[in-house]
Order: sequence, then C-alpha cells, then structure tokens
Amino acid sequence: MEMEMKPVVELKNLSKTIGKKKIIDDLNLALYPGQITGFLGPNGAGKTTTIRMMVGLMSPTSGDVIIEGKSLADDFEEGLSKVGVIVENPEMYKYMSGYKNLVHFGRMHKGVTKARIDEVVDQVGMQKRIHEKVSTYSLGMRQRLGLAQALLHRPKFLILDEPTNGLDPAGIREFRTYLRKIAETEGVSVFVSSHMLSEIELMCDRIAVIQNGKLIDIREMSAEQESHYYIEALPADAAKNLFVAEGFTVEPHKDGFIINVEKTRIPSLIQQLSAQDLQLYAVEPHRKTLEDQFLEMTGGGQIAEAHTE
Ligand SMILES: Nc1ncnc2c1ncn2[C@@H]1O[C@H](COP(=O)(O)OP(=O)(O)OP(=O)(O)O)[C@@H](O)[C@H]1O
Repeated sequence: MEMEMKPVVELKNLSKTIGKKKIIDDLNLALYPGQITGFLGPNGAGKTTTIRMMVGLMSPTSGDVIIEGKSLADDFEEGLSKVGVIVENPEMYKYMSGYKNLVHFGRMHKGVTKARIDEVVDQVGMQKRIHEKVSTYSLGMRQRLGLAQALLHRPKFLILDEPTNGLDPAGIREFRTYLRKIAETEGVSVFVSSHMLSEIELMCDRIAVIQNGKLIDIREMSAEQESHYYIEALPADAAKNLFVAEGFTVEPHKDGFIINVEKTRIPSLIQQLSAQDLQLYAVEPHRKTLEDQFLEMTGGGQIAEAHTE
C-alpha cells in the first residue's frame, strides 16, 4: 500500500565526506505521506549531518535529497517551501500571545491567511489559550505552539529534532496524538530525530537506524512483535528440550524462555507441555522494547545520551 504512494522525501545515494572522513555513506531512504518515522543512531552516527543536508544547510558530496520529486540541489527554494522544522526549544516571543506569535511567523511565508492561523490553532488544540501570553504556557503548550508555527505554510515534510525534550510521558502522548492527526489529515510526512528511545517508541510508526553513516535498519514499530512469547515451565531443561525438538528458536529470559511462535500454535504447545507433566507458570506475549531492538541492531552499540542542558 505504502509503496504505491509517492514519497514526500527521498534520500538517494546520499554521501558526505569531510576531509578524509566519510560521514554519510550512500544513504537511501524514502519517507511517505502520513507516516511518522523515527531517526535513531548512536552518538556521532551522522543524524545531524543527514538532517542538515535534508534542509539545505549542508550540500552532499554526492547523491541527492529529493522533495516531492524535485532535487533540492536544483530547486532549493521550492524544495524548502515544503519543509517545516521544529527544534528543541522553539523560539517564541514570551510576552506576546500565542496568536500574535503565529501572526508574526506567518508573515515570513507567502499566503498564510488568518483562516490558516485559526486552522493550525485548532489542529494543536490551543483555541482556549491562544490569546494568552506565551509566558503563561506549560512546556507541552509551547511545544504545540511550535508545531502550529511549523505548519503555517502547509509543509509536506516536517522535521522534529528532539521535539519533546523535557515532556513527561503524558505530555509526549498528547503531543503524539496531535502529531498523528496532523500527519494523517494534511498528508505530512514526519521525521523525528531523538536520543530518547522511549519517546521514539511512543511517537513513531517506523524507525530508521543509522550507524557509522550507514542506514543499518528500517522497520515498522509493531512488526515482528506478535510472534514472541515468554513461557515459564518447570523443569526448565525439559521445557527447553521440548521447544528445541519442536524447532523453535529459544532464548533464556528470567526463569523461562522467549520463543518465536505463532499465536495459533500456543494452545497445542500448552497441551504438549502438560502431556509431559511440565508445570506451566506463565505464557505471555513478549514485546521487545525499542531499547532491546536497538541494541540488537547496533550490536550492543551505545545508545546516544540525551543532551543535558
Ligand atoms: N564539520 C565537521 N568536520 C569534521 N567532522 C565532522 C563535522 N561534522 C560532523 N563531523 C563528524 O561526523 C560524524 C557524525 O556527526 P553527526 O553530528 O552528524 O552525528 P549525530 O548522529 O548527529 O551525533 P549526536 O547523536 O552525537 O548528535 C561524527 O563523527 C562527527 O565528529
């Protein structure tokens, strides 16, 4: 389904060499409308460099950034008119109302009407407080105002760099709810770079992982999850023998094992365990955290530390 859609952004054989060092090495990536993609990688992997090339702050050594079918190198202004960026702490005039801030930022683009301002205010759920001063807003509201600001010129591609730094899980969830609705209703493709795996896990549909300048993995967030079960049965050795004999991949976990098995196979497996007089203590779906997945993908590579400021 996704493949039939035209990508909003494509990175094609994108490479960047600085001095003798290949910082970005032949990166290929397509981002589609309505999709929220997380961009992860250990410190120094090349995330910032990639984003700088995507927004035209740095030119590639070779390869191309294509926005809505056009090369950024060929048509810089047209390309960038499709992009919205939210940085960690959006610059706002604290002693002006949220609304006046939007009017101010709206003047920087062509064609931002009063109706469009009202629309983005609505999209981020700020109707009630938009005429109050920004200094009275909570962090979550400021982030949402930042989102409204980035949307004013109807970008097709939204880049969020460490978007919710400082928000608590409830705040992240709320931000995500608005973001998802906007991605769907406006057909925006969202690209989120963050050091916080938990944040990415809450916000994204899929993740792209970069290491040493290379894209090492791209996966749907919920894929591959359905078929892992945690099974605890005693004696453990006998249980393990049975799983192995049945051809399952077995991984020790706590007092039992994680096995790779389809849900439909579970009832008969329980019967087999019982038939061998094994005592069954637990059978539950096992969801690997994004942290587990990330460590597997990067071969135990260190997770980038959150910036502390
Ligand atoms: N102007 C430059 N000159 C030389 N090396 C650079 C330059 N910019 C970045 N690098 C190197 O390129 C690599 C990738 O850096 P980049 O900042 O893109 O990584 P990152 O994934 O954003 O890292 P972090 O998570 O630490 O922010 C690093 O090894 C960095 O030292």
